[in-house]
Amino acid sequence: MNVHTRQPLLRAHKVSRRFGGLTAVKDVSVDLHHGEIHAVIGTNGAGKSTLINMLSGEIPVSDGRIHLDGRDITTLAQPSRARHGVGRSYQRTTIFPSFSVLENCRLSAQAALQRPWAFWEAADRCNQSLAIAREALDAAGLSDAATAQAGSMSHGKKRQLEIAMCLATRPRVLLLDEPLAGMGSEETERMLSLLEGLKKEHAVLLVEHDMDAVFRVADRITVMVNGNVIASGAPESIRANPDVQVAYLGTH
Ligand SMILES: Nc1ncnc2c1ncn2[C@@H]1O[C@H](COP(=O)(O)OP(=O)(O)OP(=O)(O)O)[C@@H](O)[C@H]1O
Repeated sequence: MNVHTRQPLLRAHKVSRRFGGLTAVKDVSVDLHHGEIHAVIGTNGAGKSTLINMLSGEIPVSDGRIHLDGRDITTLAQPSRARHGVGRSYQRTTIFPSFSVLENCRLSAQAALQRPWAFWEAADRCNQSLAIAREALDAAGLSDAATAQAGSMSHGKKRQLEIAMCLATRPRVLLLDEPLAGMGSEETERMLSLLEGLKKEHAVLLVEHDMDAVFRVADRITVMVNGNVIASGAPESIRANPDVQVAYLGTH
């Protein structure tokens, strides 16, 4: 059992999001702690991506507050949140296929370091972003593929590259949207051990449909149905929760 004495790194308190008449997310609270993977699971359309989009700042909340390290970031836009250490990966592929793996990472690092007004820093920033990119590739297990053309890699390696690109922005919080989608079993294993390693240095939110994987790596699981949280807790308690079994896990 995890007993948290420290405040969460990222905290969403009763966040809601309405799209016209539809409430996609309603009064959802989640805490992300350094050293933990917090998985958010739920059926299609439950509101998981909308929740991630609110945490990353891509869309504003309709209600509720979001705190990073105790500071209220609810009204900060995505680029600003990224600079404060909130990183995310996407369901869709965001890489430049004709560039090398290292170059893709370097561009992410450079964008995160960007201070357009400080033109005198340009050369220094270039060296710095290259060093950060190499570190990120190393952390994502892609050092050997640095010179490969990104578009020619397997689906699994491309997903690893997306994580590396996110790491190159030097986040403290990682918001990962379905990192296992479309992966074979070997690729899944590689990604799961990568996630286990990443949680040592980050607070991780994992939205994922692969239940076996979720129950293996998550320290905490929040279950959403129709925009609402129906349960949140340690994996054992979620597996045993009758409401979750009826609403979501089915025969599990
Ligand atoms: N920009 C939008 N405008 C209108 N409705 C939206 C918008 N984004 C999401 N929705 C609706 O909000 C609800 C939640 O969608 P969301 O994508 O967050 O679910 P999800 O749990 O991530 O689903 P999936 O597992 O299929 O990715 C859905 O009914 C969806 O149609």
